[in-house]
Amino acid sequence: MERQTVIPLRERNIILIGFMGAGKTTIGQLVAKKLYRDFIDVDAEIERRHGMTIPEMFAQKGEAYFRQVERELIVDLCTNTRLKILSLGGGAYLQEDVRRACLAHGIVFFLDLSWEHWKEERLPLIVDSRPVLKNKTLEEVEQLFFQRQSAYALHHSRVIINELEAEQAADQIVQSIKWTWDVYEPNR
Ligand SMILES: Nc1ncnc2c1ncn2[C@@H]1O[C@H](COP(=O)(O)OP(=O)(O)O)[C@@H](O)[C@H]1O
Ligand SMILES: O=C(O)C1=C[C@@H](OP(=O)(O)O)[C@@H](O)[C@H](O)C1
Ligand SMILES: [Mg+2]
Repeated sequence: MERQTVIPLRERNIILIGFMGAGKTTIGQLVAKKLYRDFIDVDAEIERRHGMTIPEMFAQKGEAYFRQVERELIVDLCTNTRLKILSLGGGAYLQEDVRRACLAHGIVFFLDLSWEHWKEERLPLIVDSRPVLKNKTLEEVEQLFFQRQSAYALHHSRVIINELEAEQAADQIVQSIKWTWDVYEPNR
């Protein structure tokens, strides 16, 4: 049987999940700075490794190819790295292998935002840069938003970010993670 090493909580990657535009990239960067850790944005890492933007990859290689690349990278990062802050793309966590790797090896924070807040405040900021939103009606996007919630429900911790600025959300995550470390690993 394969031996599984248990990673101490303090060394586990902190992984941010949630719908596109929730703030995973922005907040992940801030959390990394506050904890003096390296930050990896999975989308940016894919763009760097493949020499193309995510919209270009969707257009030239198709979504299925992007999903495979995304899955393999996340499973690799979860299995082979520690002490990182990882921000996932909003669709990554729909893949079971991704969920399993994140939950087994990392500490998963769900950035939770209501549909109303998202529609009013975030949609205008991201509508032109996310290929998944292309050619969809608002009703279709709303359906996608709610379809994805059952996957995001599988997390270790949740931050409701409706009224929070990115700095405040990052502070909450840092506070919560430090509390967890102190309670479960007080002598490390
Ligand atoms: N807490 C926040 N309040 C207001 N705007 C935010 C907040 N977090 C992120 N944003 C803005 O929302 C947009 C999407 O943020 P981003 O970090 O790229 O989200 P994601 O990585 O989840 O898609 C950006 O324009 C960013 O500046
Ligand atoms: O939700 C999705 O399917 C996607 C979200 C994007 O990341 P963000 O969640 O950081 O916007 C990016 O991975 C890609 O455009 C697909
Ligand atoms: Mg992002």
